Parts: sequence; C-alpha cells; structure tokens
Amino acid sequence: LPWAVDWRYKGAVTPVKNQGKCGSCWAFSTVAAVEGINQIDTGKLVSLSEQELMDCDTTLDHGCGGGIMDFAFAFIMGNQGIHTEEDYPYLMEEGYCKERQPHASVVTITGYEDVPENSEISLLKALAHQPVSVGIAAGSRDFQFYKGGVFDGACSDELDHALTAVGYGSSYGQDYIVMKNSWGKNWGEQGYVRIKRGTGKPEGVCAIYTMASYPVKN
Ligand SMILES: CC(C)C[C@@H](CO)NC(=O)[C@H](CC(C)C)NC(=O)[C@H](CC(C)C)NC(=O)OCc1ccccc1
Repeated sequence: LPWAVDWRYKGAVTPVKNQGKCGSCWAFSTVAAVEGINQIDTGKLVSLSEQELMDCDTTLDHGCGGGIMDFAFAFIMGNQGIHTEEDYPYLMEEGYCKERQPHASVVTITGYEDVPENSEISLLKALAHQPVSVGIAAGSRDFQFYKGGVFDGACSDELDHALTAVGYGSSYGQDYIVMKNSWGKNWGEQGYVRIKRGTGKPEGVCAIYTMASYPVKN
C-alpha cells in the first residue's frame, strides 16, 4: 500500500461543489466517485450531473430527501451513463427528468463494489486505486463547524451524510483520510476534511468504514 495517496494531485477530482439546502449529498458523493474513475480511465476530468440523479433516479433515491450511493451507481448503469454538469446543471431542487439528449456525451460505468465494512485497510486499498464514496455520521456540531485539522469526533451515532474519500496520508504523526464534502469551499479545509485513521475503532471515526463503495469502469 502506498504511504500516501491524493487523487487531487492526479487531476482526478473536480472543484468542490455545494449541495445547498437540499439533502443531495448522496448524489454529490456518487458523482465525485464516477468523475474520479472516469478520469483515471480516460485521462479526462469531466464534471458530471448530480441533477440528473436527483430528477431521474427516483425509484430508490429521493432527491433532496436523501439517497444511497449504491442505488445511484446502479441507476447510472441502467441509464447507460450520466450526463455532464454542463449539459444537465444543478438546480438545488428536484425537477423533471430531462430526456436523453441525442448528441450529449455521457460517462458510463460497468459496475460498483462495496468496501468490506469495518475494515480500515480495505478502504485504504480501494482508495489506492480510486476515489471512494463514503457514508458518515455528520450530524454533530463538531463536524458541522469543523474548520481544519485532523478530525477525531465527536460525531452523531448514525449515518446521515455522504462524502468522497480522495486520499490518505500522515502529518505530524497524525494519520488521516482526506475527504471531499459538498458544502462549498468555505467549509473545513477549502471544502475538504481530514479524518483521523488508525484509532482502533472498527467502524472508524464517525462510522466512515460502514458504508463505503466505488464505481467500476472496465
Ligand atoms: C437529511 C438527509 C436527507 C441528508 C442527506 C445528505 O445530504 N443524507 C443522505 O442522503 C443519506 C446518505 C447516506 C450515505 C447515509 N441517505 C439516507 O439517509 C438514506 C435516505 C433514504 C431516503 C434513501 N437512508 C439511509 O441511508 O438509510 C439506511 C440504509 C442503508 C442502506 C440501505 C438502505 C437504507
């Protein structure tokens, strides 16, 4: 396993976005993971459409009411791909599903995998290959008002938010996993949070090892 990984330096991560007053973190996490594997696979970094997931992936996911990244990965597979942000921009509220645009470009995936639960090494192994979608218990004030540094809790006790892990490393003896949030650039470390790893908690800080998954593009 590499000592440190950071997909931002590899050009696989788009600028931090902002979900606004809408519970669409699941769509932002899904899209960031697909933007990552797509860049790794094609060399092109393309910002993709969270709005398409909000408007069109409505059977199992619930727009601003919440969703699950695995459901969204499955939708993208069934939908034969996802449009670019440019072609299908974010409105911060649910809208009608726009029909497929004939000449629009889409990014496809061929599958997705769940990271084995409660296994830090499994998440690091996945992260060494690509950005990974991660569920997190983010309801605590400590997390909401996080300003920087290596976060070690306190957290709420159930999963209620989603981030995208984009790397891991160590600084001044503190081991961390760095994650992209979708609360704009003014939150945390320019929109990112470094979460402590190696704490010995099987579920990880804020339960980040309990619902992680990533898209596959063969
Ligand atoms: C207040 C929320 C709507 C805010 C948003 C983030 O913006 N949270 C979410 O979208 C979270 C993310 C998840 C990774 C924990 N999703 C949720 O809370 C979803 C919502 C329902 C409607 C699908 N529920 C959910 O995760 O229930 C647990 C579950 C796990 C695995 C399979 C089925 C169910």
